[in-house]
Amino acid sequence: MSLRIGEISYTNILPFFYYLDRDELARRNYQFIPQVPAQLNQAMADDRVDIGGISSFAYAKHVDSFTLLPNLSVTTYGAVNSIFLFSKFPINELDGKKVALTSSSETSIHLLKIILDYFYKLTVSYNIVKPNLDEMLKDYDACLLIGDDAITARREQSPALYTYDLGEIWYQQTGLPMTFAVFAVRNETIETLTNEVNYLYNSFLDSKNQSEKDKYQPMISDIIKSQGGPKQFWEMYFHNLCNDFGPEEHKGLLYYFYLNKKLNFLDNDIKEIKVWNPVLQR
Ligand SMILES: C=C(O[C@@H]1C=C(C(=O)O)C=C[C@H]1O)C(=O)O
Repeated sequence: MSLRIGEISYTNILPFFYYLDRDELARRNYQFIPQVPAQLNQAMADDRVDIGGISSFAYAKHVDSFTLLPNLSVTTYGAVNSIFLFSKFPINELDGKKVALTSSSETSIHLLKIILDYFYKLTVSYNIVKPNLDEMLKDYDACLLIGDDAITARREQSPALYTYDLGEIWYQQTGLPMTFAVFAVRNETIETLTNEVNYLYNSFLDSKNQSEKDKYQPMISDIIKSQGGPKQFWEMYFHNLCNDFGPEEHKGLLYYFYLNKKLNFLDNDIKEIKVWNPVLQR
């Protein structure tokens, strides 16, 4: 049996994938399924993906079916630089306005609702649409983009737009980190493919550690070749992202889950985050 791996098709997830030995993984029959987070969340819920990066919000919806992998995440303590609200109005003037939400996300769309509805006490109407800044702003007063869509839009946006970084607002309001993506595995997969999961977990961890050790340099050179952008931006971007998932990150995520429950975006109360106990291969 082979392991089906969800690979978020955004640059932010690269440290975990850059140094994977893809030939060896192919030889062992592992398959990669590259997609945006919302699609991977659904694929994992539908048993079309076994393991990989998903939106942290999607984990909350499926706490009883998924288990998290320790020390892997896409987290920020402050600005994230790839999750932006682009707005025709200052944020506190969005009351009664229409906001378009990217169809690629689950964590950030709920984070934006927490920010606007709960922190800013605004009444806003939301619609989920395809991520395209110009199209979104034809019909809406503001729009949320994430990942590479947000990075490109930020580079090309009109200076007339107000731009807000959701990681930064969350940190100002709570003093806590925000974990956007977690690594999850379906519970049945842990039972049936324990060794395969363990091997992949160690490979993700090695890739993350090697990326940090190399200060992301070979990876950044490749990113610039494929999608451009200034080297200083990418260096700042990866240095700002935290890829750990320990007690402090759990605390931030539990508070995010708590607010989602309070605002009825989630049905279940999540009191603790359980992570798998892998066998480290050293
Ligand atoms: C940091 C980011 O986090 C992403 C945001 C996600 C979401 O909003 O659901 C999911 C996975 C992450 O890759 C980003 O896209 O820029």
